[in-house]
Amino acid sequence: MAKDHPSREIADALKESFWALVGVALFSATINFLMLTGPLFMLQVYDRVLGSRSTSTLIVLFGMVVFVFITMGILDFSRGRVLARIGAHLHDRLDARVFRAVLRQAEFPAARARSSSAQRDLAQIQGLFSTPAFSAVFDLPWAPIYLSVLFLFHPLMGWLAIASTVLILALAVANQMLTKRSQNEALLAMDEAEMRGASMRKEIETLLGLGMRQNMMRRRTDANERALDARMHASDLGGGITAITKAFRILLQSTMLALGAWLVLQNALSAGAMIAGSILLGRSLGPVEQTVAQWPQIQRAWSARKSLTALLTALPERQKPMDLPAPQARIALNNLAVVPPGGRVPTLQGIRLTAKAGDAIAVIGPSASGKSTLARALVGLWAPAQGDIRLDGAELKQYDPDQLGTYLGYLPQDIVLFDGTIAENIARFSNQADPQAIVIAAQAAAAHDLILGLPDGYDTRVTDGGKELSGGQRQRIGLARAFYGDPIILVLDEPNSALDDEGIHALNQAIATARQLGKITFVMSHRRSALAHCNLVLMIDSGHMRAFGPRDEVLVKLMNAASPAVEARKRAQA
Ligand SMILES: Nc1ncnc2c1ncn2[C@@H]1O[C@H](COP(=O)(O)OP(=O)(O)OP(=O)(O)O)[C@@H](O)[C@H]1O
Repeated sequence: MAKDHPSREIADALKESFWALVGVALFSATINFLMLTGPLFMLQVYDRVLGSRSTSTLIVLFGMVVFVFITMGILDFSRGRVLARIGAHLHDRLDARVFRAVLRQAEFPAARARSSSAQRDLAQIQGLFSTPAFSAVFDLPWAPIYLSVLFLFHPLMGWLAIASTVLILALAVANQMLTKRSQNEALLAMDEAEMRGASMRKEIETLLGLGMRQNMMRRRTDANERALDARMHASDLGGGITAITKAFRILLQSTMLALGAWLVLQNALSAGAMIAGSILLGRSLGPVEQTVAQWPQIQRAWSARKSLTALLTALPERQKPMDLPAPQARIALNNLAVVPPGGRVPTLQGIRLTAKAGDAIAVIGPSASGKSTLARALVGLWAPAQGDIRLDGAELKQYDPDQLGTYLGYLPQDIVLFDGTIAENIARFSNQADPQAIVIAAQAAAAHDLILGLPDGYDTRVTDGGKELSGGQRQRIGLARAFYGDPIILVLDEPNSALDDEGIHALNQAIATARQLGKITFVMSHRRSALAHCNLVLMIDSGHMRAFGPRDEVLVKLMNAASPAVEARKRAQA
């Protein structure tokens, strides 16, 4: 298989800020050039002002220094602002794309269980632009220029500065190597603790009801303690090396002063150059030190870039298919086999059927026979591993997924309502929701009266996935949501699992209405009551199609097939 080329989307988004980055580099060049003012001023004061004892020279020089430093301050401030905006632009350009990739990743059940770090990664890259770390990177190329000036003063001073830079870099590398593993361990354990905490908050009722709180607390605390231990380890090691670096740096500056003084005694240097040399050493080590201090952040942003690139490469933007005309209610499943995402074994295979406007198909079968798998395949969530599903002649993948969703009405087995009003939920949060269409959907789902009976009717707010409603209420509102927008195919996965007699009657009414309106309805169910208004039955068992056809024929066939087995069991019991 051809190897995917790594996504260039981050680099391309950054390229849009090319001229801003050039501006930052020019600002940095000017700032660093102006930084030479301090040592030069020192040199002039010692060698010129003190020698000539001229107050007016001092005043002129000082005036120039004040002007230069104010200019430098303004440039530095502007550079920070430009960099922050480059970061914000990058975030803005990639945010929606990254979130689409996160959502696609969540289509894989295994990935859904993990918390996605992609948005944190993007924020990490953006954050890098607003920290001193990024400015330090621009300042870094200037260190050799400061070093050259030191060489001009005296070669020994230049060599001492080079040795100092190498030593500081060596300490930084040692710090990095010693702490990297612990830092990674800490991050992983923190993620785990966070995930465990979040699932505990979400499922608090189960925890309390089953007396599991202490046990689950222990699991979360374990992960937290591991994170803390790893962080402490990294901080002990890193702290030690940072302290050594700091002491070493102060010692180096004094060493440079001592070297300068010795050179003055040898008549090889002026007193001004001695002081200026010490300041220049500080200046040349500054960006190196700052880069080293910010290194963890630079590194985090670098690995964030790597994992974001991996995500964007693995989940490229889907090409929008050509718009097809709205389909007619006609569906065909041709030798369909489905493998759950990330799985290897088909959980459904050899399904062949066709259905037309007004058909209602009851999909029956024991637990784990593949009914929900079929529901997911029918709404395009799980792609066929073999065969295909054709809606009005076109494979589901030939439709734009967002557009396809409007032709379909899906009632998943676990119904979740989103934060908002009941009306917004039924209208699928469309910003052009038509109140009349909402009421029509609710009436078709026989949920209108139920909704009117809620405290604020259609304006009743739900939070927490709709848990403030009863299971049956949620199911009927979910059904109204499936009916919204006049879909042509309805896929109702266990729509009656939480319904009472009145609810079941309402559901059957809804199926009858759907048939009259010319829709195709699939009803996955364990309960016989769901068969009442279906004209077709599909029986599946262990992922295989056992029977399909007109309801009464299939039921008779199933009863006949079951009776010899029943007789045999009766005989055995006798
Ligand atoms: N996300 C998944 N990844 C891997 N296997 C899965 C996944 N979802 C379901 N399965 C497997 O597919 C098989 C069929 O499951 P499915 O949920 O389709 O059955 P079902 O008939 O709807 O069951 P029930 O009536 O209990 O809801 C089961 O063996 C199940 O373990």
